[in-house]
Amino acid sequence: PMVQRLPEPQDVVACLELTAFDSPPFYSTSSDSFRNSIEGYSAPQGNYDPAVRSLHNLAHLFLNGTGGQTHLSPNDPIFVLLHTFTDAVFDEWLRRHAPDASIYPLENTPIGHNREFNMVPFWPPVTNAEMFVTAAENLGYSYEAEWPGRRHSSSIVTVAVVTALIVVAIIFAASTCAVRSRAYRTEGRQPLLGDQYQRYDDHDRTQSVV
Ligand SMILES: O=C1C=c2cc(C(=O)O)[nH]c2=CC1=O
Repeated sequence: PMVQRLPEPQDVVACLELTAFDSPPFYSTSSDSFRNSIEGYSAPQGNYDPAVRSLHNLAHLFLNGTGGQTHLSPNDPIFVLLHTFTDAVFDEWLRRHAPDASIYPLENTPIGHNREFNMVPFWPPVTNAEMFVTAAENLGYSYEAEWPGRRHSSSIVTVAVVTALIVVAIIFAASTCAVRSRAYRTEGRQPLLGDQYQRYDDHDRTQSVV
């Protein structure tokens, strides 16, 4: 492999959280662009860094050989799996963030990529906008995928546990105070001398209730 690691589930989680489909210059140098992150020229979180390869690109680099060279990679059978999965991530992103094609850039994209331009080399002609749609409702296929949830960092878990302990301590202290004050009020209403009282017998040094 040209690289020693593959994309992680958390990388998919991160790119699915990006809200913008693309950003100027609509190129491999774009930041905060879902399109550039899933393609793998920017970090899954969206920041562009020329040293970064992620998601789709990182998988190609890991394949190396036939699967690692742009003009040959469709000859590697794994190409279909990689690109189908990439399309499944795109479909999930469309579901979450794109009610329609109005967020797809209308102009100033690289040649052929404006919203209403035809996608080359497909025939009959089909525009980018026509393919910027969810698969199940518009294209006649759907994906069965379980998307990983966001992993909570250990500091968030620590804060949650400490907060829960503090809440339990406050509830315990409040209920103890309530019980005590109730007992105090009940005791305070008792007569000093009732019809029963304790008698101490000096003679045989015993105590009895009378
Ligand atoms: O076949 C491909 C090979 C690629 C290598 C990179 C890279 O980021 O260096 N990207 C690729 C895309 C391909 O489709």
